[in-house]
Amino acid sequence: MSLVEIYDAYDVGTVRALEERAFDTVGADALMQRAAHALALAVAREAVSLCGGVYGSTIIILVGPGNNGGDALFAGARLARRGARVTAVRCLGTPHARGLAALRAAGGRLIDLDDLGLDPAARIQQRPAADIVVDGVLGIGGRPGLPEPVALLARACRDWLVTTIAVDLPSGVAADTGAVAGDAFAATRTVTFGVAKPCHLIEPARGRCGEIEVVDIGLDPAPSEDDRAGSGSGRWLRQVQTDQLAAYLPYPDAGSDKYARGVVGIDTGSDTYPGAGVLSTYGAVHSGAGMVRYLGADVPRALIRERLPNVVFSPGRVQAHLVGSGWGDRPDGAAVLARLLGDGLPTVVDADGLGHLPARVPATWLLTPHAGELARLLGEDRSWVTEDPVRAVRAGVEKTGATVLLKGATQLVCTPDQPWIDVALPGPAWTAQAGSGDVLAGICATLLAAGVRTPRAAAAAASLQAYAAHRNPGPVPPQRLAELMPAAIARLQSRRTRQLDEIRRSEWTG
Ligand SMILES: NC(=O)C1=CN([C@@H]2O[C@H](COP(=O)(O)OP(=O)(O)OC[C@H]3O[C@@H](n4cnc5c(N)ncnc54)[C@H](O)[C@@H]3O)[C@@H](O)[C@H]2O)[C@@H](O)CC1
Ligand SMILES: Nc1ncnc2c1ncn2[C@@H]1O[C@H](COP(=O)(O)OP(=O)(O)O)[C@@H](O)[C@H]1O
Ligand SMILES: [K+]
Repeated sequence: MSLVEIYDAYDVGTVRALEERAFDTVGADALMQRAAHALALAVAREAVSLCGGVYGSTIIILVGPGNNGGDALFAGARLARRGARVTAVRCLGTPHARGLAALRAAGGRLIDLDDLGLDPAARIQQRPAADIVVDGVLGIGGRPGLPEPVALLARACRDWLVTTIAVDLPSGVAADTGAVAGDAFAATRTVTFGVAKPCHLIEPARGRCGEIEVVDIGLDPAPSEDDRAGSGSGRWLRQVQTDQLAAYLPYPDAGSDKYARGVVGIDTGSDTYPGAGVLSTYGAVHSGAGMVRYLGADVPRALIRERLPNVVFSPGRVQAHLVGSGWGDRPDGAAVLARLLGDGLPTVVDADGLGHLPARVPATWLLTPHAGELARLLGEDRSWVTEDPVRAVRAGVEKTGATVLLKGATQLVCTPDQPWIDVALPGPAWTAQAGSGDVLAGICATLLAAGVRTPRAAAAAASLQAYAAHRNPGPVPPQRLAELMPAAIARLQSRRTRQLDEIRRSEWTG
């Protein structure tokens, strides 16, 4: 998976509001023609790379009953005019009339799904006979899931690794939540219009999109508060970019001392689970803390003393706390958190600490649950969290008052009084292993101790771990990944220096 550089994503209701406004100014037909043009270009590029050109390539256009199919049919007409052999397949309902007329006028034809000869009883389907399949079955008007005959075709395309270009989104995924409850297409590339939608940023739907291309068709890329409010859910997600990550990290300068860089106080791990104490301390030390004080249990203390001689074990001044990872069943957990609340310092509460939270905590506190922990905190099933992680992370903030980093394949950061949710850079699935979360909690605490605002620290920490993992692919254990963090930070610092040079140069010449 590549690190996609998309920025904002909005829910379907907001996108509809943007489209309504564009209808008034640009007109619906023009919008569809722009969408079809961009889609045809993307398919043509693929045809050039697969077949050496558009002329003579074989393209199947899968069409449903809505405008998504309309986009696909108009794109098919453009490709047919360039000499592609284009066959539209009616998958659901009645195809877009003008789109179909345009395709036929350009020499394309329409067949029924049944005519493809897929056999529901066959163990292995035949390969759909096309160089490229365009998925125009369902777009933002689609309900999640696919009726069985279409699902069969989606599976055949996936099993045969047929190059598939999704129009707007892979049919079958849930646009607003990123859930993939039933069958869905798995695209090589998704061409989406105007702005990205949540399914382009949230797993598992994100993984079905392939490369994502957001094309400008004349929608306002910045919805107003009214546009968002009108949608009911008003979901607004912002994907962290590598450049932003480079800008968010704190870098020391000649005037820095250990206090300027930040002192982290850590009480994690237990004699039963000492590893969590070691790993969270590794995370803090290797992400650039000025000093780390380990104030937890005896067994982890001894292990840390052996491995990290720079860690201090006496209480004293700290600028951020980290608690909870590997606590197990800790009888004084609630008392520890109540005492920290009185301190007024930014505090990371991870894992077992989440079971001891005071009723309300400030937004400078950062909770770092995975889906199961957030479900427990909210008194819901885990599936309630995974089927709609945006809803869940918002509920976590509402219930506690804290900033919440929901961990997992997609990592979301939500904080009170900020209308959008940050989406961290996605990491490789190798990061999904015991101990990754402990290291991440340590990185969060280091950024907080350096004075980075809580939501920004959370988004940057999760993105930094993903960035480091991307640069060191494979089954790298979490302690080793922590040790690779300094090289990743150095690279990001160079990137930041180049960014600032460029800004200065453009100010000079501008
Ligand atoms: N509105 C606009 O301004 C633009 C829209 N565009 C395209 O239009 C799409 C949205 O079009 P529509 O609103 O027509 O919606 P869709 O094309 O997604 O289709 C909705 C239709 O499919 C049916 N349907 C939904 N889920 C189903 C399911 N699971 N099984 C069977 N039938 C199902 C619905 O009953 C409805 O008739 C966008 O995704 C985009 O591709 C583009 O043309 C760009 C401009
Ligand atoms: N599918 C995935 N792809 C990439 N990273 C993942 C995935 N699932 C989990 N992660 C990473 O693994 C970490 C796991 O955290 P957590 O479950 O708390 O582990 P632990 O508590 O054992 O340390 C998350 O922070 C995230 O960075
Ligand atoms: K589609």
